[in-house]
Amino acid sequence: MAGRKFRLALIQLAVGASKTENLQRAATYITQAAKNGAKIVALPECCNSPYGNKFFPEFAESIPGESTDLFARSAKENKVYLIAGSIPERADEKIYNTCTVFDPNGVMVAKHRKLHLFDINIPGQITFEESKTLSSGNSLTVFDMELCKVGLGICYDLRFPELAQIYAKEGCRLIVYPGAFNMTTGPLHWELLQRARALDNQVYVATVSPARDETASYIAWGHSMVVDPWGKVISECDHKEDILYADVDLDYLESVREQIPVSKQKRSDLYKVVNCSDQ
Ligand SMILES: NC(=O)CCC(=O)C(=O)O
Repeated sequence: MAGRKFRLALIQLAVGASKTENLQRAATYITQAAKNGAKIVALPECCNSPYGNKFFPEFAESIPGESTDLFARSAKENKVYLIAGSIPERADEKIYNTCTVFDPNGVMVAKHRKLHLFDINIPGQITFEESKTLSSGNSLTVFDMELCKVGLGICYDLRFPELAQIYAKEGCRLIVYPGAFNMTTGPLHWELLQRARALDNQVYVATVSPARDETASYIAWGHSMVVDPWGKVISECDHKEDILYADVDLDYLESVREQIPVSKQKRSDLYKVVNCSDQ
């Protein structure tokens, strides 16, 4: 693809009870996405395991391990940047919800542990406590691909605008959130949050969900999507397994920033969002 554009593919994977099958399906779709011109491919949250506290300890593995070995091979064979969704990671006698990223040589260039754990209680609808089994990460994660810096979050991280603001401030033009919203919050919040993050920060935002499985204990909303810096949804799928494509156009992003120059108009004499690890 010419100029300052590149193609992004999001794989809305049907994740089931077999880790081996989940990984094989992911590998097949990564190859298909690369054949269709994708330079960067992303998988969903919990791409090797069903989503749920009873599954995290059973499916957890170390990094490097079986899943990340396959991700590395797949990125290298297909010459893509691979944002490998997330997997339950076992480390330091804890379990994290972790996203790894591989460059087109198969080298791991980033590792993001979910920062904000999904602990919510909506009586009569959904109660979930990731903190029963998972620990949270402690650092923000950015990686550089040719043309573009990319910021990472995982699912519930999307609800925290400071994270996206810091990524934009650090030069990210694209923020990717592997995520699995649910049937209660998904219908109203999923798209709204992404459009808010994209519009506030004038960046591309992409979210990648697992496909919906009505028989699962946690039913994912699906609707993986890409939002442009104008706040417009430019690509979306429904709830079934699918690959979604979108072109990230950095010249378009710059034109939006020139037209409405909010980042230059911030009143940093009155307010600030800071990355505490810089202090
Ligand atoms: N896996 C998650 O973090 C789910 C987040 C979610 O559904 C939400 O409403 O937030």
